Amino acid sequence: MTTLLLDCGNTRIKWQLRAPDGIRAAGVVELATAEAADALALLLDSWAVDAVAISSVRNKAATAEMAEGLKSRFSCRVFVAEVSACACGIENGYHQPQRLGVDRWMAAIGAYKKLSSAVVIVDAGSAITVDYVDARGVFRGGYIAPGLKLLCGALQLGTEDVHFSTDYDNKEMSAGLSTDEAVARGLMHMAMGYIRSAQDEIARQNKGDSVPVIMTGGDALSLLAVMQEEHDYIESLVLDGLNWVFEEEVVDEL
Ligand SMILES: Nc1ncnc2c1ncn2[C@@H]1O[C@H](COP(=O)(O)OP(=O)(O)O)[C@@H](O)[C@H]1O
Ligand SMILES: CC(C)(COP(=O)(O)O)[C@@H](O)C(=O)NCCC(=O)O
Ligand SMILES: [K+]
Repeated sequence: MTTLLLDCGNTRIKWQLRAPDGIRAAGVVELATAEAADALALLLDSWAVDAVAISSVRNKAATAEMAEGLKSRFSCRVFVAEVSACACGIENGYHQPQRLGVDRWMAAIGAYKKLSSAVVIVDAGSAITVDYVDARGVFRGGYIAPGLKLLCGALQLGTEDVHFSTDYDNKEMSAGLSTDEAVARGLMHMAMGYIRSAQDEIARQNKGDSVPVIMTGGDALSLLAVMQEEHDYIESLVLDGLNWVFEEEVVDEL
C-alpha cells in the first residue's frame, strides 16, 4: 500500500509518499492554502496513492478543503489525524488534550517510538515548540514561542530604524558589527537561549537527569549549526508519528 503523508504547518506542507519498502518520494510545498492540494496533486501525478494521512495545524475549513481536494484527486481514504488522550502507547498529559497542536502530538509519538525513553522534542517551525515526553511515555507538556521568521517580522513591524536583510542563515555568533549581523545573531541567540532554558527546566522535572533532544522543523539545521550540543535531527518526525497513528487507527480497515 502506498500512503501519502502530509504535515501541514503554518508556513509549509511537508509530504512523503511511503510504500512498504520505503519512501518513494518526498517534498515541500511552500504555501499552506487550498491551492497547495492542487500543487501537490500535480507533483504526484505519476504516482498511485492508496491512502492519504494528514496532520494539519491550519484551521478546520482549510484542512477540510485540502482533505476533500485530495480525496477527489486520488479517490481514496483520506485520514485526518486528531489529538487524543492516548495513542500508540503514548499518554497525553495536557489539561485539555484536544487543545494540543496535532503536529506536537505527532512529533511526540514519532520521538517516543524512536527512543523508547524520555525525550525532548524541539520543532523549529513557524513557532518553536519544546516538548517533553517522560520515560513512561507520558506527554508532560512543553513551550511555544515565535519562530525565527516570526521574530524577524515582529522586529520589522515594531521598529522604524532597524533595517536588515532577512537572510539570517549564518554560523557566526560573535557580537554583530552591522544591523544585519546584529539582528541575525540576536535572533539565533534568542532561540538558542530559549531552547536551552526550557531543556534545563525539563531536566529538573526529570529528577535532574538531562533528557535527549530530537530536533525537527525548517530552522532546526540552522540552529544546530550554531549550537554546541549535538542533538539528533529528524526532518520527518511529524510524518513518522503520523505514520504510526495511521497504522494504528486506519490500516486494518483498508
Ligand atoms: N525555504 C523556506 N521557506 C520557508 N521557510 C523556511 C525556508 N527555509 C527555512 N525556513 C524557516 O522554516 C520555518 C518553517 O518551518 P516549517 O517546519 O516548515 O514550519 P511549519 O511546520 O510551521 O510550516 C520558517 O518560519 C522559516 O523560519
Ligand atoms: C504551536 C503551533 C502553532 C506550532 O505550529 P507550527 O509552528 O508547526 O506551524 C501548533 O502546534 C498549534 O497551533 N498548537 C495549538 C496550541 C497548543 O499546542 O497548545
Ligand atoms: K511543524
